[in-house]
Amino acid sequence: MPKFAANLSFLFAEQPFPERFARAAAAGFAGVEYLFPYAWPAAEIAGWLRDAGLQQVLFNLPPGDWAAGERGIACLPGREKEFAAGVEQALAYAEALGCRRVHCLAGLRPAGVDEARLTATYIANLRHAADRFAALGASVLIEPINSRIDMPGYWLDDVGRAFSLCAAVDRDNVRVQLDLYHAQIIQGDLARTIEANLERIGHIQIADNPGRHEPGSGEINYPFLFALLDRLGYAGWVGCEYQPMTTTEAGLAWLTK
Ligand SMILES: O=C(O)C(=O)[C@@H](O)CO
Ligand SMILES: [Mg+2]
Repeated sequence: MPKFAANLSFLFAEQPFPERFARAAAAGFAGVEYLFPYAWPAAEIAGWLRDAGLQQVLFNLPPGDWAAGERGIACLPGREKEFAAGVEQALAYAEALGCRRVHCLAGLRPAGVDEARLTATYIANLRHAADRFAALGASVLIEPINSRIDMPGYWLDDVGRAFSLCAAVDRDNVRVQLDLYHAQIIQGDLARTIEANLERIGHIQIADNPGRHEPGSGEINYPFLFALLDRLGYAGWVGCEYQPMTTTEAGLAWLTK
């Protein structure tokens, strides 16, 4: 079986954030990920990780004004200075937390800006982030997210384009974060997509479809895909980014099966 990380923005959400670390460790997870660390001092989070014996696997770069509906700024012309400042903030957290992967949200498609300009801005910002994180030996990940159900208007909403943008950025430490829930909604054909692009996949996330609940609650054949990842020698993490149907612990039966 692959290595599973608990996404603390989704799992153990019955508890206040600081308490989720110990709950994840008690449930058998060795690693954790979550959307954003910035509301807490890095030293405090490092303490929660240390006390629980957990590895910090992933978090996101600052996304712009999340509360106002922004979902990243990497493709947005005119926001480059803010993007670069966010990279520096995330670098400090990654260093303090020993984290070697960050996800860079692309942003929502702005009205009236042509596609070539969005693509050029995105590639330039990603190169900047990749070069800064290379000093830490860390990877910058890009994730195709479905714009039909979960993130209407999201610019990077195509799996094939994520892999071709990853190639166009042309940095060894830029990889695709393949969230199999989003990929299933966007296009399906999950096994072939993994097999054809394995060397560009830096992280995997899971949830079943429909509903974004536990593996086994929907149409995706996760036992088949986990066996495929083992057979292909995938050495990365698999982040559990799903909404438990009842409680987190009750929903973890799929992990022990
Ligand atoms: O929504 C997802 O899927 C994610 O992985 C998030 O990091 C995007 O905000
Ligand atoms: Mg995801």
